[in-house]
Amino acid sequence: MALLLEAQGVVFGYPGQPAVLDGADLALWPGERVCLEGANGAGKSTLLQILVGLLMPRAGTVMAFGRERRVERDFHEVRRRAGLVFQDPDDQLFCPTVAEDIAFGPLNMGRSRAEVVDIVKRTLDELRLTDLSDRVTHKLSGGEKRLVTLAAVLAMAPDVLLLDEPTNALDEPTRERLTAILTDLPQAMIIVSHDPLFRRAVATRSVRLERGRIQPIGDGHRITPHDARIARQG
Ligand SMILES: Nc1ncnc2c1ncn2[C@@H]1O[C@H](COP(=O)(O)OP(=O)(O)OP(=O)(O)O)[C@@H](O)[C@H]1O
Repeated sequence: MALLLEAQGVVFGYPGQPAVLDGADLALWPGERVCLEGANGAGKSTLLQILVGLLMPRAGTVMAFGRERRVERDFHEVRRRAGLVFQDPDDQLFCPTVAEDIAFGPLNMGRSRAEVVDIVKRTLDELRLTDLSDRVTHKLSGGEKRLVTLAAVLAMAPDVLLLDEPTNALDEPTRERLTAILTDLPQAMIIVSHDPLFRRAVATRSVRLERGRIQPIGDGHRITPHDARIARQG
């Protein structure tokens, strides 16, 4: 089974600040939904950004889809195959309408107009968001924006998903809807979440970022091939 993403001993600090990540190890295997928790400011969003090359670590290694990734051009393919859903939907949605926001990614990837019309329709249908298609994006509610952001990322058919606090500001029915959507998706995912109920419903494994390092948590910790390999290495 092929490892999808892995941070190995990642060290990172913002300029002029102490290291926020200090030897962080996190791996994502096919079929996993790994929930990442940790205090505010622990470095969870930072770690997601490092995995897709939006930030470069001071030390350590990032592996993605079978290869080590070091420089910006190594990450072009990673960002195509790993869809990052940002913490703030307003960082990700910038087109006049919902349909245009969802079309943007596939058009940018070179898909034809006809294909994109089909992708937008199918993606909206699958997430039961068809009614929002012609709505003005910046006038959507916070919960609607979150679902549209997920749709915009899924329209690019990523192999893995990285979701940064996807249940933030969602009401109970919308959170349940998102839980059902995510557990039905075939993609492996890393989900940053402060929400214990959501984590319990969605995670196949949970980890915590603390003092710059990743610790396993909860009874739900499932032995992965990665853990088995580490155990074999003693
Ligand atoms: N662009 C930046 N420049 C300087 N410092 C930053 C920057 N982005 C984040 N930080 C700081 O780095 C630390 C880690 O931030 P990060 O957003 O990764 O934490 P987080 O665990 O995702 O937090 P939260 O749960 O509050 O979203 C915080 O102290 C934050 O203030």
